[in-house]
Amino acid sequence: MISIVNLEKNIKKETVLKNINYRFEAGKIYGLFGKNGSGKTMLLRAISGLIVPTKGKVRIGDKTLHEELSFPPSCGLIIENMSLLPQYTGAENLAILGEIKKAATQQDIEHALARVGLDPDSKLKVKKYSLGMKQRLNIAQAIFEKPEILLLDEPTNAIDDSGVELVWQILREERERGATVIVASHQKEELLPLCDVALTMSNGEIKE
Ligand SMILES: Nc1ncnc2c1ncn2[C@@H]1O[C@H](COP(=O)(O)OP(=O)(O)OP(=O)(O)O)[C@@H](O)[C@H]1O
Repeated sequence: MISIVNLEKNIKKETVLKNINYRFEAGKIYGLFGKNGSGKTMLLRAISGLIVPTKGKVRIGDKTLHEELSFPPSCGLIIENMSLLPQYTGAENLAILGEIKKAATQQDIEHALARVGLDPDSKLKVKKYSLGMKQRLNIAQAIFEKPEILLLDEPTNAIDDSGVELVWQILREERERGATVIVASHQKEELLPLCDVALTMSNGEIKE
């Protein structure tokens, strides 16, 4: 479970997250909607430990980020400007990332690639991937270690219609597995039917 308590983030003179109090539960899909600049990415960054709050805290289970934990211990993430290793294949990218935690097997890697519609045996290096293929690989890297928390910022960016269906299916499966799934998206109409909870952000504030 993720608890956000009186969270505020100021960058320079701007308040980008404002007095956020919310609890995210396991086994649910949370849709995060709102205009450009409303704070969706910032909230995902705060939960992932990538920014330090100006006030308040984020608790992952019974531990507080930046006090007892630097990052959520079991968290898959897609956030803008992610980097993949261009000189390696998709499967090699996952294998290299997987070395850090050693939580995933070769079978987990192949399964994650297949789930996003990439060929696990492909010898194509990521530098030759299209934008949509890179995004599919980003999704595969977020899910391959079966994280308890999944934070996805615009996961369907650059993905074609058949791929988008795969993404929605993956969200359902991850929820079924018991993950807490938080998805920021502008595809509100398509995502809304999948969501257990729809949250709207406006000027750094959150509303259910
Ligand atoms: N690196 C940064 N430095 C300063 N301000 C930033 C930075 N990144 C974001 N902001 C500001 O934080 C606020 C929230 O931005 P955020 O990226 O969270 O919006 P968003 O809801 O994800 O928007 P989008 O729909 O465009 O992805 C905006 O006012 C933005 O200008």
